[in-house]
Amino acid sequence: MSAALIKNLQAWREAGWLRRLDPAFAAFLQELEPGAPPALLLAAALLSHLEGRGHSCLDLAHLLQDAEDLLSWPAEAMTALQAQLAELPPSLADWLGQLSGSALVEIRAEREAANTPLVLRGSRLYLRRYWVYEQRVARQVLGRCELGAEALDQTALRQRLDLLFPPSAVFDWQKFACAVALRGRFAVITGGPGTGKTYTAARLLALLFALDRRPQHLRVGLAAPTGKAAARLKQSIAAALMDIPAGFDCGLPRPELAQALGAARTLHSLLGARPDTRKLRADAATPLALDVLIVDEASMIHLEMMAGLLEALPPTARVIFLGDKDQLASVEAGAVLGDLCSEAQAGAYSAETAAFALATTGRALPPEYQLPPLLAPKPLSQQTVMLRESRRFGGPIGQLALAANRGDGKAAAALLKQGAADLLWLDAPGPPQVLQLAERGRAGAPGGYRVYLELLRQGPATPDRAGFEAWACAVIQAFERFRLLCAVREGEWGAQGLNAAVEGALIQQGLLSKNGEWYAGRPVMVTRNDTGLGVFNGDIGIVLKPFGEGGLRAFFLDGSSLRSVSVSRLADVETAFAMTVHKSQGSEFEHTVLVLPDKASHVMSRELVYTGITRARSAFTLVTGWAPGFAWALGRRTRRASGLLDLLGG
Ligand SMILES: Nc1ncnc2c1ncn2[C@@H]1O[C@H](COP(=O)(O)OP(=O)(O)OP(=O)(O)O)[C@@H](O)[C@H]1O
Repeated sequence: MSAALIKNLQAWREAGWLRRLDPAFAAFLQELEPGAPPALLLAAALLSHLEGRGHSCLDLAHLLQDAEDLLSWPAEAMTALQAQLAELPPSLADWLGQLSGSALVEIRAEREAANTPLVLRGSRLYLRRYWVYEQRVARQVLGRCELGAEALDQTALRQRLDLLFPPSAVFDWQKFACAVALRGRFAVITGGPGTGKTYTAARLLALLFALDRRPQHLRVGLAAPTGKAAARLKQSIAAALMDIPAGFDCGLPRPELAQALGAARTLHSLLGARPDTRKLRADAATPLALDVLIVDEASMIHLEMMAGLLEALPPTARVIFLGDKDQLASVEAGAVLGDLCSEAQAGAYSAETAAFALATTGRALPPEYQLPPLLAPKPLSQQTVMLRESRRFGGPIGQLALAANRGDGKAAAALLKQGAADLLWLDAPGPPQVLQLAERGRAGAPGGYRVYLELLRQGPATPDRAGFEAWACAVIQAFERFRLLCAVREGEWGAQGLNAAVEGALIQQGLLSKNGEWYAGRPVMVTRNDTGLGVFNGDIGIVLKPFGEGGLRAFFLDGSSLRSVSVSRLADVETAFAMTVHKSQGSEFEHTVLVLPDKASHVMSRELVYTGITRARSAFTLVTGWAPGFAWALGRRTRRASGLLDLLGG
């Protein structure tokens, strides 16, 4: 029966329902244990498949109760799976019994050094690696939360907080977030776009310097998962620091303070990730030389990275995560920020936290955010604050983002169709409509790639290096104002198909000329970190002929600083007229076009649509090849299986 099962798994791979790795993993386990029960082999293949879709584990109870909900496979695949399941034990207890009897599965020992490939906890089956990461993250988070309040002079803190956040009639969540981050070694500040996460982090930094006895020695790091997000964090923090009232004594002169923060780095570069190994240069034995670390865009941090990051921080260091819990999780396994923020909306604060809020902010925490007296407060929830008021996103895009985040497809569609210039719903029978939009944009909204291509054609205003650099910056900035985002990667509605089609259309219009893979004006996105070259996954640049001699180079803009890399050295890049929503995280564009395909796909979800919408600064266009797809996507929440929530609940 096992041989027949492996054969079936291979057929499912050929049909495109599984990856090559998935049946190979099941076959490998069968080689290790020829008598392994078929239920175990099927579970292993599905576990491997789900890991590729971002789950940390396979919940066998979910599989047996509602496989369709778990997998969202096409009908034909579901029929095949159900037929296979019908040949296996019907009850969860039997599955657990069979799996527990295998030497491939560890069920009890808490030892991380055991070497079974699989770990079973309750009804959750893990690849060992992910089980270990969850344990590490939970241990670190709880340990850091429980370090608790150091000797904090609440009166001194209150005085300073009042200077930074003038007393207001309502409870000030930003002020509270600063106080919470100051009382512990771990804090999460979550909130939608423009709710003032960076503004709060900058004031928190000012407070940390102000309250430190030796501010000149305070070692602060800024980091984010991508280069672009890191550059944006640095810029926003620098701007927000300038905004701090001149009378506030930060302990250091402002320019020195900005200098003390140094550059913002990608997490990969901060931790010393290397392409050929999973091992990070920074770890518990060689920790980061930091007292404070602020990490932005935390929704993009995957489980493995989070485990590595927390372990590389000295136990005494303070870490503050900023991010939007409702955005898409990382491409890799885990939904760590979502798990960390499970009670952020509700608050779930203890009486002790409420007393702390009153003492430090001067306002009582609204009672609806406090936990009823008989319930046990979770330590992590006491160190988590959600910012609730958007300062930038009041208009139609903000309303659309809120409706999408609630899953209200009707209200969201009505906003898109109401005729405001900022928003547009475009039904497209095929990609040609998208190509027209990509070239010319639309009335009432900035962009269309014609704008940057015309700048490209005009060339520098003056024939010197300064003229070239100003022009290169202007070309990149014009490109960055507009972007096509796709839900899927493959197919004519996906990023790959649209990239080729947009490129072809721009060539046909005489806006681009191409002879070979590399050409002036090609926008490229880096797909793999290369610390040697100084390029990181997600960096976007434009290929240009450099000033003076030499072949084509890709130019990247970090804030206001321009850097370039010879195209001959760039191995891992993709054309970037269209990119997936996943890859767009951490970026914003004046006009964002979200392209939904002409049929359902398991990647379409509320989080994907919300993330796409919140990439738009001033205009948003939805293009859909299948009109019901928008509401369908908003009705689907991404639920990634993980045991982290349970582990953090203690
Ligand atoms: N308390 C405040 N008073 C006045 N302006 C504020 C306040 N908080 C935030 N802002 C302003 O609102 C805007 C958005 O703030 P900020 O960039 O910090 O939000 P964010 O949550 O970090 O946004 P993003 O999601 O883009 O990272 C900024 O212009 C900031 O200066």
